[in-house]
Amino acid sequence: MTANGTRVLVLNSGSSSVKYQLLDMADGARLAAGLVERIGEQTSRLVHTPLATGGDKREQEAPIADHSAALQAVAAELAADGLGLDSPELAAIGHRVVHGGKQFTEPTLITDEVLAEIERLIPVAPLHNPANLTGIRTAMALRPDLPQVAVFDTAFHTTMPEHAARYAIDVATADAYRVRRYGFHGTSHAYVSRKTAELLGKDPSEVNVIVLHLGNGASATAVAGGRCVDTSMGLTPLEGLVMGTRSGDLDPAVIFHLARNASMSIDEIDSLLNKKSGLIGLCGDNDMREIRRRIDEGDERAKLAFDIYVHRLKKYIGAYYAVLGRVDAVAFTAGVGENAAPVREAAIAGLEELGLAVDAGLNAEHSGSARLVSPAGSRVAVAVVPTDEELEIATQVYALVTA
Ligand SMILES: Nc1ncnc2c1ncn2[C@@H]1O[C@H](COP(=O)(O)OP(=O)(O)O)[C@@H](O)[C@H]1O
Ligand SMILES: CC(=O)OP(=O)(O)O
Ligand SMILES: [Mg+2]
Repeated sequence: MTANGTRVLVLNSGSSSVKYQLLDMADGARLAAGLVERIGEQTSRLVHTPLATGGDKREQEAPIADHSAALQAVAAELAADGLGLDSPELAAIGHRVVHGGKQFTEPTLITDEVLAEIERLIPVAPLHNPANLTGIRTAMALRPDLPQVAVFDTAFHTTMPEHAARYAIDVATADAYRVRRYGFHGTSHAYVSRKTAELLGKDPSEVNVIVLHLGNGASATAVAGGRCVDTSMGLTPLEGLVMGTRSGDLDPAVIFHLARNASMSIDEIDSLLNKKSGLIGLCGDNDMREIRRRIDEGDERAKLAFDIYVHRLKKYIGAYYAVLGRVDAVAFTAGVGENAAPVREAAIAGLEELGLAVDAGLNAEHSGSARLVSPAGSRVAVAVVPTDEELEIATQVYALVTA
């Protein structure tokens, strides 16, 4: 494929937000970045940072009805900086697509068949894939001539062995309805596990890493020699760790119990577990900064929510330690993992017998770059490794369109 320009626009459409970055792959420069949040509500907000011009952040607060309107607003902001979507410098648009099923193992040029496949996966990613599709279709309408590339959250996890990917349910039913564990945040897990190997001065093929991606959504992955061997999210991004608004693991019988005894519909239970559970369900806040502030003021509910969050995290560290057999590093990433020192400290506390410890001084430092927070000479490294899904997506997209 031939690309004319060297710039890649990356769109990360979430259920109610769009994050975007425009990068120049000739030198890796970030030209613009931004976020549209609360799409579909009266209180939508767009924050645009024009990095190329060094100008001030621009904020707009006005209702944005859907992901299509959001992308039009983003295009207008970029155009105002002379970086519009009509630019001949643009080589491609990269889209984060959350669910790619089993079939998409690589970045993929979007065709009608690919769109149909992403659509076919909506039942297993109802919060994410429709938003991704709207983003793609709007971008295609704005630049029909440009390669549009999908980078799937599930791709990195397609190496999971069958014994980790299958649920222990009737095989015929599972296969008929594609019920299996797919895993998500794969772009981040791939990037962070590679950066962790770099930090240790080793080749990724030599290193076993447990990656803890703790954002609003959160997942843990066991990476052996650069390949995913297990991950905490499953059929959908609901399984596993306690998240901002999602419950993570629970006894599936909770669902039958609520359906039978609380007269809740399946849709109501879906919304309960995805949107009103996790930290927000436990204490009314899903932002770890607010939870820490409340704990400092002696708030018991916030403390319990924090303890439940950390307990689940610790269980996964232990589980993946056992899955990997030998662990070289535990890497914390994403909003909570990169910024919440108390979460790292509490999750690692008491694991000295596993060779894991956190140095209080190193852990309390703030820095935007990858670093170790374990004491010198630790058997297993504990690392803080900032994720960069947009850069990783842009790199994969540019490699595809210039191949
Ligand atoms: N300084 C901080 N201290 C503690 N937690 C933080 C801090 N900054 C961000 N967070 C947490 O990170 C979360 C967002 O993480 P992020 O990776 O941006 O999530 P997502 O990509 O899923 O929207 C916030 O909800 C908040 O809990
Ligand atoms: C898959 C997933 O949970 O994504 P996010 O963290 O962006 O919600
Ligand atoms: Mg994220």
